[in-house]
Formats: sequence, C-alpha cells, structure tokens
Amino acid sequence: MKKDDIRRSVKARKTLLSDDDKFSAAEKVFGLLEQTADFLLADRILMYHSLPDELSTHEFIRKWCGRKHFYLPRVNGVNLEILPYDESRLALGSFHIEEPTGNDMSAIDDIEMIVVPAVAYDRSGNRVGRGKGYYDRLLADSRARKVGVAYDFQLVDEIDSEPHDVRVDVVITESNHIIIRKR
Ligand SMILES: Nc1nc2c(c(=O)[nH]1)N(C=O)[C@@H](CNc1ccc(C(=O)N[C@@H](CCC(=O)O)C(=O)O)cc1)CN2
Ligand SMILES: Nc1ncnc2c1ncn2[C@@H]1O[C@H](COP(=O)(O)OP(=O)(O)OP(=O)(O)O)[C@@H](O)[C@H]1O
Repeated sequence: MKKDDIRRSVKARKTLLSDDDKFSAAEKVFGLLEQTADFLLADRILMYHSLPDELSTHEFIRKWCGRKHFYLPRVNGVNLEILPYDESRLALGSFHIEEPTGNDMSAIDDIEMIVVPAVAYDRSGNRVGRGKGYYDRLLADSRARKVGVAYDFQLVDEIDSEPHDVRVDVVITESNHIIIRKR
C-alpha cells in the first residue's frame, strides 16, 4: 500500500474514535508495553508527547516518570533534539507539540529504548510517519530498542517501504504484540 493512501485512510478512521475508545486503547497498549522485558530493563526511554490524534502517552508518562528517565524529542530545523522530560518545563513548539525547554540536550547514544509514534505499521516493522522524515533520521542514528505503538487499525497489510525507512523492532497495538527482531 502507498504511504499517502495509508495516511488518508488512517486519518479518516481516527475521526470515528470516541474519548472512551482512545482512553481504553492507550490503557491496553501501554499495559502491554510495561510488561515487556524491553521496557522493564530500560531506564532511559525516549517517549513522544502525544497530539490529540495520536495514541495518548500522557497517562503512561505520568505513571512511570518517577521510576524511569523519560526523554522527549524537540524539533530543531530538520532534526530532532532529545531532552529530559520535565512536566513543569514543557512549552508549545513546532507543530503544536509540547516539547522540553532548555539546553541540556542528550546524545541519541544515551537512549536505551524509543517509543515511536506513527501513522501506521506493518507486521515487518515498516512504518509510515507524518512524511517529514524526522523519525527516519533519528532512528537511523540509534541502536536503541525501537517499539512502535498504535491503534489496531493502524496495523496495515503491507507498506511500500523506501531505502531510508528504518524498521521498528516491536509493534504493539491493543490486540497485537509483534516481535520483529529479538533483543
Ligand atoms: N507527538 C509527536 N511528537 C513528535 C512527532 C510526532 O509524530 N508526534 N514527530 C514525528 O515526526 C516529530 C515532529 N514532527 C511532526 C511533523 C508533522 C506534524 C504535523 O502535524 N503535520 C501535519 C501537517 C501540519 C503542518 O505542516 O503544519 C499533518 O500531519 O497533518 C507533526 C509533527 C517530533 N515530535
Ligand atoms: N536518513 C535520512 N536522511 C535524509 N533524509 C531522509 C532520511 N530519511 C528520510 N528522509 C527524507 O524525509 C522525507 C520523508 O520521508 P518519509 O515519507 O518516509 O517520512 P515518514 O517516515 O513518513 O516521516 P517521519 O520519519 O517524520 O515519521 C523524504 O523526502 C526522505 O527523503
């Protein structure tokens, strides 16, 4: 399936979600994630701070932020910077995403696990993002365990991947836990 067709159909499907659907899906997905060895063994974890149209990470971050070192991405031009998560120091950045403020950027090498947002995944770990290449560039430089999280309907048949696309190691949805590459 072509990336733009996937972006269109996933966007349409998302409009059908109620607040209850969204809440219970996030609870299920992150309930699975928090039982994985990947998560339990990782301390420094790059999360994303979800937008309203994404699987919500807010409750999960709040639940675990006292026990894990969470990080968030910050857009800087064509690249993403990585800064520690601190609820009291977030500010609205590019694309209306709440991002960390300050200057204590971390190196991608310090991150043990990346929870990756996407528009869609397939069962081989291929990923469609928002089409700007931010995560492709970030993931290319990282040896961290890469875990894609999404709603069930964001798991699609087959994505036409391109050479620059970086696959994730695991995909988790409400009713799927797909291990593409063993740790
Ligand atoms: N929560 C979250 N944080 C993230 C990402 C993400 O996908 N989700 N990113 C992942 O790369 C990076 C930011 N990249 C983004 C790229 C495009 C859009 C976006 O909203 N695009 C609109 C078009 C709007 C516009 O061009 O202004 C769209 O998709 O409709 C958002 C984030 C880093 N932080
Ligand atoms: N490693 C890279 N280095 C330079 N440019 C890249 C790299 N990866 C992707 N790009 C460029 O980014 C653009 C968007 O790529 P693509 O449509 O695959 O994005 P995406 O995976 O949907 O987005 P994202 O990674 O932001 O979620 C393409 O023009 C591509 O050439």
